[in-house]
Amino acid sequence: MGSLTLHKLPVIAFTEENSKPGTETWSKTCRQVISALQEYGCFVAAYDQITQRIHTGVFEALEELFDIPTERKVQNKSAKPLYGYVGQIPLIPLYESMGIDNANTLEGIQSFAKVMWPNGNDGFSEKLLLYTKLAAELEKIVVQMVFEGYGVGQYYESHISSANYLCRVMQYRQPKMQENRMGFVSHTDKSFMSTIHQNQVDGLEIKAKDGEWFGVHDLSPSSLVVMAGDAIMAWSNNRIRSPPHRVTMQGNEARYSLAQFSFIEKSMVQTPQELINDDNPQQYKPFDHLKFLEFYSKEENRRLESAIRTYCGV
Ligand SMILES: O=C(O)CCC(=O)C(=O)O
Ligand SMILES: [Fe+2]
Repeated sequence: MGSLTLHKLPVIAFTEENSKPGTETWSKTCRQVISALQEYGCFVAAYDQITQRIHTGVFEALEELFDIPTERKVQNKSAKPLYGYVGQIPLIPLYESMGIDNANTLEGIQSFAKVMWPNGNDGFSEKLLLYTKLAAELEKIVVQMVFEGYGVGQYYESHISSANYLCRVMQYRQPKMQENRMGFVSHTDKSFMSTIHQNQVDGLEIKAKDGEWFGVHDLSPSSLVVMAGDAIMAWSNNRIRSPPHRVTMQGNEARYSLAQFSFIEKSMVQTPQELINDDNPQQYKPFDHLKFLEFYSKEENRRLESAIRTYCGV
């Protein structure tokens, strides 16, 4: 399609050593994280805690889940906006997904599993939880690096204790002959941060600052794409960008992925005063993250150029 492959996401390794705050390798990783989030709004984390066994287990669990009849899958509902089942949408015919609230806890996964399998499904819950807990841990490491890197580490603990994790599990079915390969339309995430993990089928594409779209490839079983959402963009006073991204199916198999989103549910999202000055005047008013999601969930707000700017931009 004539696209030049000028762009490639940075790959950052997360090991036991560089994940410990205060060490030299930690500070170095911190700088890499901030530079990637400022440039691309995302990067590939090579996270050795996600083993081949965890990776295989989680996708076995997803295949079993998506095999359930649609009548049952649509029972995945939530009082929160955009937390439940999405599928059977003519505009995105390949796409189907469900949301697991409190995804990094056994209770969260079990209450989701109970709707899908009335007697529960311990195998499913165990396989999923191994992954979701680690994805949340990685998100926390990255968020701490961002806070410390911007010199506002004092706000990290209260921030992270307000975070909740929604894991959306997704299936993109294989396109039929001649069918459009579009899996999901361009959007920015409404989360604070997202961590994305996929089976062996590529499809994620990112829009770079220069407007060029490029694909994310060469992901290993322990790779996650860590992506900034609109909330961290606002928090950082536009230092970090939340990148437009979409899914275009590659290959001829179903693609499965998990996008785990952090939402700040127990306090307001607010730019630290330290990140506001004459050169960087305040760009966003403090906002309630779930109310922002509710705003975005309304049909008339879905196609705004920047929902966050319209919602709470100064
Ligand atoms: O499936 C993917 O890789 C990305 C999905 C996504 O962008 C989303 O759910 O927000
Ligand atoms: Fe997304």
